[in-house]
Amino acid sequence: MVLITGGAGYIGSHTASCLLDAGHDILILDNLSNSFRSTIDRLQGFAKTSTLRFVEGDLLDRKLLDRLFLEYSIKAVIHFAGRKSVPESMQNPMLYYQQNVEATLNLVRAMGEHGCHRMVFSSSAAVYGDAQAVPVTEVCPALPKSPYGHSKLMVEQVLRSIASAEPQWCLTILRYFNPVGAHPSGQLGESPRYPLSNLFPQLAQTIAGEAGPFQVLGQQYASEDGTGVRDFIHVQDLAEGHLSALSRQQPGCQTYNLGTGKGYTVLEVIAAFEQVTGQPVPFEMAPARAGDIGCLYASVELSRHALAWQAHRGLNQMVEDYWRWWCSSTAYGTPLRGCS
Ligand SMILES: NC(=O)c1ccc[n+]([C@@H]2O[C@H](COP(=O)([O-])OP(=O)(O)OC[C@H]3O[C@@H](n4cnc5c(N)ncnc54)[C@H](O)[C@@H]3O)[C@@H](O)[C@H]2O)c1
Ligand SMILES: O=c1ccn([C@@H]2O[C@H](COP(=O)(O)OP(=O)(O)O[C@H]3O[C@H](CO)[C@@H](O)[C@H](O)[C@H]3O)[C@@H](O)[C@H]2O)c(=O)[nH]1
Repeated sequence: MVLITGGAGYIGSHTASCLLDAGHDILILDNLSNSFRSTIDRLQGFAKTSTLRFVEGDLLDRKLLDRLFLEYSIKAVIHFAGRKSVPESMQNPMLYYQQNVEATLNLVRAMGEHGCHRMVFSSSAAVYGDAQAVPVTEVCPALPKSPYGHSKLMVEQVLRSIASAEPQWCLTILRYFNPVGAHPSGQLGESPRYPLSNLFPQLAQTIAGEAGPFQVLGQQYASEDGTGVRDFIHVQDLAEGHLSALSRQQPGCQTYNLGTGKGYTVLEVIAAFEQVTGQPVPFEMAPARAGDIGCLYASVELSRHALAWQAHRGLNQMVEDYWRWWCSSTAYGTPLRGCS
């Protein structure tokens, strides 16, 4: 059985569906702080030949972790649970050290004590900060600009240190670039409780008439049009990357970028939304966001070779699947105005 922490969340639920499709039995631990029980119900539809168990609980609860490892035969853990907003971490750094670092220490302690030594960890491109060169490789210096990025790097360092001291550990660190999109079936997507400040949901809100003009945050970056550059990756490609990573784990601790290797500016993403939705996006220029990185996209050579995996869905597919989910989703209330 594979334990998936944060499996009711955005990336966790897509990965859970891939694991179920591939015949893995899974146990999801999630405190539903940023997700809903209805996602678990929908995931049950993917459990054809495999089983899905769900426990509502918190990684900060050490007794609960002990109980889970005693009760279930957990062979490996995919650890998604945590907080993920760069701007929120600038306002409340301690929340990030508690939810991302302390919670992971609890989990790793329980794993070690109960003889489970395999983990795939959700890290982030945010660990790179303003990379000296792009595409950024896994050996480039990690110089995070936000407490969120620091919290991810701290966990990475703990995992590397444990693996070098204790040879029984098989640890995989996946540095995600910018996950977007939704499951093509329309069954899964991003359904957060906290408001999202990311590019895709902000654009969708503007197009749906739920917010004013979209704000382009920063125009002085070193890109063709001066706006920020990111490596957007379809969440389904990302989920498939976890399956490859899990099946190719080795002793020690390995770190891989999961991206497409291609960067798009904010203005290019606006154009893709206009093309896919057929609606204009009113936007205005605004100051850069504190803690924001300028231009970042991944070198994907290492993950392609070592994981035998690569992303193959393009930007328009990401926008199409995201927009379909957005328009049908009731997680944000009733279906939104302006969707076509
Ligand atoms: N979405 C992104 O843009 C992105 C990019 C890079 C890395 N990541 C990382 O990937 C992971 C998953 O991201 P996501 O987008 O699916 O986020 P998400 O918020 O949708 O999912 C996280 C899940 O973890 C649960 N959770 C949070 N704290 C918990 C705790 N203490 N105990 C138990 N459950 C808890 C939440 O309820 C939620 O269901 C995070 O670690 C995030 O930092 C995300
Ligand atoms: O209203 C908005 C929101 C975003 N942006 C820009 O869009 C780009 C992408 O921003 P966003 O979608 O917020 O992503 P990131 O700040 O790159 O952070 C995301 O991507 C990281 C990995 O790169 C993850 O670790 C984080 O969890 C996740 O929030 C940046 O240039 C932003 O300045 C705007 O111009 N206007």
